[in-house]
This record gives sequence, C-alpha cells and structure tokens, in this order.
Amino acid sequence: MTSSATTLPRPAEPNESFDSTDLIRVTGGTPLTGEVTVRGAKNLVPKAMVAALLGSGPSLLRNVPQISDVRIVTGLLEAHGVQVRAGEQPGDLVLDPSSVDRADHAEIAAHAGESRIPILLCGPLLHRIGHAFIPDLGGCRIGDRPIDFHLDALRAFGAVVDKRPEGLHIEAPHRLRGTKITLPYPSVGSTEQVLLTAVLAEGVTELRNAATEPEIQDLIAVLQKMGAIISTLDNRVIHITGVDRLEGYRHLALPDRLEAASWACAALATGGDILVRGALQGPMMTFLNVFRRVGGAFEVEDEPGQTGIRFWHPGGPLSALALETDVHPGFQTDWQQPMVVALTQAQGLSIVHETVYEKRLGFTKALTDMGAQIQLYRECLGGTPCRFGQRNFMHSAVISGPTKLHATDLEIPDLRAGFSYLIAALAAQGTSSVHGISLINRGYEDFGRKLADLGAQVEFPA
Ligand SMILES: CC(=O)N[C@H]1[C@@H](OP(=O)(O)OP(=O)(O)OC[C@H]2O[C@@H](n3ccc(=O)[nH]c3=O)[C@H](O)[C@@H]2O)O[C@H](CO)[C@@H](O)[C@@H]1O
Ligand SMILES: C=C(OP(=O)(O)O)C(=O)O
Repeated sequence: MTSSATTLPRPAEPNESFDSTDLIRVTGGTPLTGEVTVRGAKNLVPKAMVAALLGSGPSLLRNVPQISDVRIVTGLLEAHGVQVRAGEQPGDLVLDPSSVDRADHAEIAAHAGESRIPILLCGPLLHRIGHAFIPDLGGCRIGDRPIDFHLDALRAFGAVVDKRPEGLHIEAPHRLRGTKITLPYPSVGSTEQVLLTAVLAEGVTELRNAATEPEIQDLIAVLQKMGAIISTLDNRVIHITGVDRLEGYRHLALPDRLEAASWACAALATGGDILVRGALQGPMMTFLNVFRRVGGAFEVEDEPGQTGIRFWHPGGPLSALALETDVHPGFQTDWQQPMVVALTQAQGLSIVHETVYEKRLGFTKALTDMGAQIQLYRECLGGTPCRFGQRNFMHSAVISGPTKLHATDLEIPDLRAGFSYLIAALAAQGTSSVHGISLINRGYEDFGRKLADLGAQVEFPA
C-alpha cells in the first residue's frame, strides 16, 4: 500500500464542505521523518472569529487553518449576517459584522451538535441584537461537559435563559452589567464566555478562578486590540472594565500547540524525526518537559521569521513515567491521548491520571485490542485527588510497555483519539483501517497530506 497524491483529499475552503471520504488505511512500520507546519490554534481561531461580532467594523484574522471547526463557525456567523471571506494572503479571513441584525434560526439549528463554539456567541449576540438562540452543542464526547458555569455567568450579567427542546433562548432585557463571578473550576469555555460578555457590559467585571490557557491569553490579546480593557492578575483573577464600543482587529492567530504535540508524539512512537514549523516553545513548556522525561529529544528553532520545534526519538529505550492532566500550566488534557500511545513504547509502568474529563481514557480499549497493555482504574492514581475520585469513572490508566502493536480496524470516537489511533497504526505492524476520520478534520489541517509528506504509508480509498 503506498501513499499517492491523487488519493489524498484536498482541504476545504472555509465555506465549502469537506471530502466525504471517511476512511484511511495506514500501514505501520515507517518512522515519520520530515517537516510539517502548524497554523492557528483550533482552540483560539473559532473564538477569535466570534470576537469579531463585537466589533463595529471588519476584522482580519491571519494564520487560519482549514479545519471543519472554522467552517462551522463561519456558518454560524453567516446565519447572523456576518460576512466572512478569504483575505489576500493564504490563511487570511476577513469578518465583517456591519450588517448583523438577525438570527436565522433554521440556519443556526443546522449546526446543532457540530461543535462547542455556539455557546460562546451568547455575550456578543446579546450586546449586538439583544437575544441569542443556541442549538445543542457538539464537541468531543469525553465526559458530560455541562454548561452550568456558562449559564450562571450569563445570568449574573443580567441575561434571562430559557431552555427549550430545540435549544437555548437567551435574552438581555436591559444592557448587561458587569458583575463578580467565581468559577467552580477554571473552565476554558466559561472564562471565554465571561470575557466575551464583560468587554461590552456596563461597569467592571471581576472573574475569579479563571482559566489561563495560552489560547485564552491570545483571545485577551484580540479583545485588547479591539479596545477592551482587561487586566490579568495573580491567582487566576481577571478584571474587565466594560467599554461602550469595540473596533475590528487584525490578529495573527497563535499556532496550534495541541497539533504540534501530536506530531511530537508521532515522532516518538514511530522512532521518527519531525520538524514542526510554527510550533512555539512558550505555550508548550509543560509538554516539552514530559517529552524529555520520556526520552524524546527536541530542539527549538527561533530564527527571525522561522519558528519551529524539531522532535525526534534519539534511539534506545523510552522511559515510563507518571503523568497527571490539569488546567494550564499543567499538562493539557488534549496532549494526553497521543502521549498515551507513545507511552505504550516506553520501558516499564507509566501512570496517567486524567483530571479534566471523566471519560477521556475510553479510547484506550482499541489500543489494548492492538496489543497495548493498559489497565484502567476508578481511583485517582496520580497522587492528587481530583473531582472524579469518588464518582466511579475510569479516569486513571497504568500502561505497561514496551509492547508491539499490530494492525486492526479502528473506529474514531473523538478528535484527539482519532489522531492517536493514526499514531498507533503508524507504529503497528500491518495495515489498519481507521474509520471516522472526518472527526480529525475538526482540528488537524490537511493531515493526510502531512502524513504522506512525512513518509507515512497512507491511502484514502475512493
Ligand atoms: C474548543 C475548545 O477550546 N475546547 C477546549 C476547551 O474545552 P471546554 O472549554 O469545553 O472545556 P472546559 O475547560 O470548560 O471544561 C473543563 C471541565 O469543566 C467542566 N465544566 C465546564 C463548563 C461548565 O459549565 N461546567 C463544567 O462542569 C467540564 O465538564 C470539564 O470537566 O478546554 C478543554 C480543557 O483545556 C480542552 O480539552 C478543549 O480542547
Ligand atoms: C476536546 C477537544 O475539543 P472540543 O472542546 O472542541 O470538543 C479537543 O480539541 O481535544
């Protein structure tokens, strides 16, 4: 089985549908070697697109990847009258909210279940048109993922939330007012909800126990460019002083540290050597420490205009370790799944304690079918008790390695598991069929071509 340019799907433009092929065949055994480029972060770009709704003029977002979450948010914004078009340079997206005055409920409903971003439209829409219709959310099924913090925050600003069978209807009878909010947990989405709502609310908002992920810091940078006044203080406290008007922005999106780490894990698991152009050291420090402890080697490239990180397997055995996922600056939960695949090749017993999502280790069942030795536990094995300890969730794993993996048929359950299955298939003997690859398009731009360029034996059957 060989890779062939003619069998690879072309990435979609922001406004068009993706290739419907949903299967990839992967023949393992070849170390991945070469270069890939990561563009704007999946967990920043859609939120920066939503922020454009707050501006009184057009915004220009640069470094936008062609992933399906961008297409979904484009559709949602267009359903409210935002004009979205490609800009002059590759990766430029121009978002013009000047004629936003409506919410096309049928068009919005068509995006039900596709991503988690719709809930973040609430604040901007309430400021702009006084009401928001939010269909059922999608996103990865890695836990219950309630939105209680979001709704409590919106109510604290003065919004009225009505839950109906078709979705949420949210109204702002009066201008939203700044408020004091303490999040029960430093949730990324809820922090963004508060930011996107507080910037145009009347008065000051104080947010406590905020999340501080690099993508949030980049969203704050976007909002500041628009005219917002936001101070990030110590101890997860953010102060936002509401202003009356925001302008459009020009912004170069932060590169995707989650995709970069996935390629790093692919290099480790296949014994390869990958230069990830665009990857930045700062937002990846915690990952880099773990990568080094496992036995991976890396080199940061930061010449003017040429950033990137080269990741490689230096030879010899990899080392098992104990790892806990956590909110930033901890080990990001989205790094966990690809790292678990790499740990199946490490010598000894590794322990992984997933503290952010209660069901994010479910994907390991398929890895055990491929020959990995992974045992799941309900207990918090990492030393730090987490929210899931007493609640019967299999959220700790013990991985015994190294194990030879063999090819199998795989069905992708979620985005990161999907890429992790590709890594496992690349590290395995034989040819695996991986089904449901459209899920990977949510966060990995043009991954088929990137794999082929790295020497992977991949085929997309017609
Ligand atoms: C599009 C996007 O940016 N997705 C990221 C975002 O998801 P997302 O913003 O959905 O994740 P959160 O940080 O909000 O969720 C963290 C935890 O808080 C809980 N929670 C959250 C909100 C709420 O109202 N109630 C509640 O209980 C969740 O169930 C979860 O256990 O941050 C996660 C944590 O870094 C990442 O894994 C996702 O890739
Ligand atoms: C969990 C993820 O994404 P989302 O929040 O969009 O489901 C992810 O990117 O791994």
